[in-house]
Amino acid sequence: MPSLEDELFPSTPGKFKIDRGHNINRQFHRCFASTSTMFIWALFLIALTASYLSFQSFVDSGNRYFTASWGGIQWEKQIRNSAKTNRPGGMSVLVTGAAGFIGSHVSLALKKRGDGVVGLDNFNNYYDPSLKKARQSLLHSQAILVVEGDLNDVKLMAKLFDLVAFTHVMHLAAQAGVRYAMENPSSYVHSNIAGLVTLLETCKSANPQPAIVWASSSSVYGLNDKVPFSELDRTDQPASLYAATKKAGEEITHTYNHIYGLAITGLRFFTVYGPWGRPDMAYFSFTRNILQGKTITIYRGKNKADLARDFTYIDDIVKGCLGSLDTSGRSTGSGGKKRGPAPYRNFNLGNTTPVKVPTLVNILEKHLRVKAKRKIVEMPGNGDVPYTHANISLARREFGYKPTTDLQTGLKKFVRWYLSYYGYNRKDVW
Ligand SMILES: O=C(O)[C@H]1O[C@H](OP(=O)(O)OP(=O)(O)OC[C@H]2O[C@@H](n3ccc(=O)[nH]c3=O)[C@H](O)[C@@H]2O)[C@H](O)[C@@H](O)[C@H]1O
Repeated sequence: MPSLEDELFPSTPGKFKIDRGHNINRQFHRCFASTSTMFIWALFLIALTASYLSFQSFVDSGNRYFTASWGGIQWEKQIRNSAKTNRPGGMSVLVTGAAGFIGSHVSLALKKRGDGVVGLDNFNNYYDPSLKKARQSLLHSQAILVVEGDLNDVKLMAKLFDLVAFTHVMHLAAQAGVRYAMENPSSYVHSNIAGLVTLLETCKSANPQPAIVWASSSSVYGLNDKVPFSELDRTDQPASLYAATKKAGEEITHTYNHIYGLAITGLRFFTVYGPWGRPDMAYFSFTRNILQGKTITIYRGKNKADLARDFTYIDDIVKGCLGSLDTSGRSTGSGGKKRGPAPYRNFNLGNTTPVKVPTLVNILEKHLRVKAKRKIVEMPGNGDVPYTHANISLARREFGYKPTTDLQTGLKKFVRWYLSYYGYNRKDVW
């Protein structure tokens, strides 16, 4: 086995081996033999120390710059103003993922009814960040501040709770997308697991503790084939890493409810669509490709069975989110100590009418007045499930959840938004 010295000074096979110890000693004596050489060495050391110190101060100022992007007196004032309620008994809600699709809609609805809202979003580039910035501007026009920061930034999270006694957290920030999980698995762990835990740690220590409503997913039903999906059905067979992180989120939130008395509600959203939606989702990318004359790929299941989804319109989801916040109950702990049991709930929020994917394309063709170029392929084994269908009786009983928008109507509204947002002249399309 080579010695440490051999590793540090590897010998070259076939070459003459020097006596290192002897040689180094001789060099040392030669170097420090005269005072002038020692003086030069001292100067060298001083220069080295000075450059190290200036490098440190550069690094420090870099850090200050980083934190300054969310700090300062002015910023704190904006946070407090944004969190102010405007109705008796109003809530102060921290909405994570506020520049996202569902987050922006929920934030606007809360503000509209007089609740205080502070948004948080990391503006990552999973899809076009300019769409997120446009949603942020929309929220800003309604006096809602969206802080640019990551859930995993412990200091930022603590600061937000120092500034505002949030009554509720609407946690919608997540790495979404079922199929992208095969491309970038760690992004799911970063946001859906680590970020969730950081948020829960912050909430558990807050005084008062907020109640938490968060985005789980219909994908937790995975390979379950008992339809419609009820909250009592098994959720231990996820078909994708995305689904697995959402299922893990349900277990993680349960432990925080159990140990710290946090009131927790998980919402299993069923394929949410609508204006200001997510460009990675099928209805959105189909629209873009149909308008650009590009071929769309439609997946098909076993035995040539069409895939179907319980597509749910955004306004119905917003009502479900607000209903959940209103009935969330209170967290019982404070400063990390549980004082009694707190509510722990999970609800399906779907539309209850599954529609086949080719039918979705027919509806888009009708609204866009453009024929789609279709390519039908076997569903790749990438985490997709063939069918989703929500049983919503629990949410109906708890807070009167009742979806009212069918896919025809919802897609019409989406297409209208899409054309105006991306600057299509209707004449270009029709
Ligand atoms: O309910 C959820 O919990 C999830 O809903 C959504 O997932 P999905 O239901 O998979 O929606 P989406 O991608 O629009 O695909 C719709 C259909 O089109 C099919 N599909 C898709 C792409 C394509 O190119 N072709 C195709 O046929 C595809 O096979 C599927 O049958 C959210 O993205 C996810 O973040 C999560 O919230």
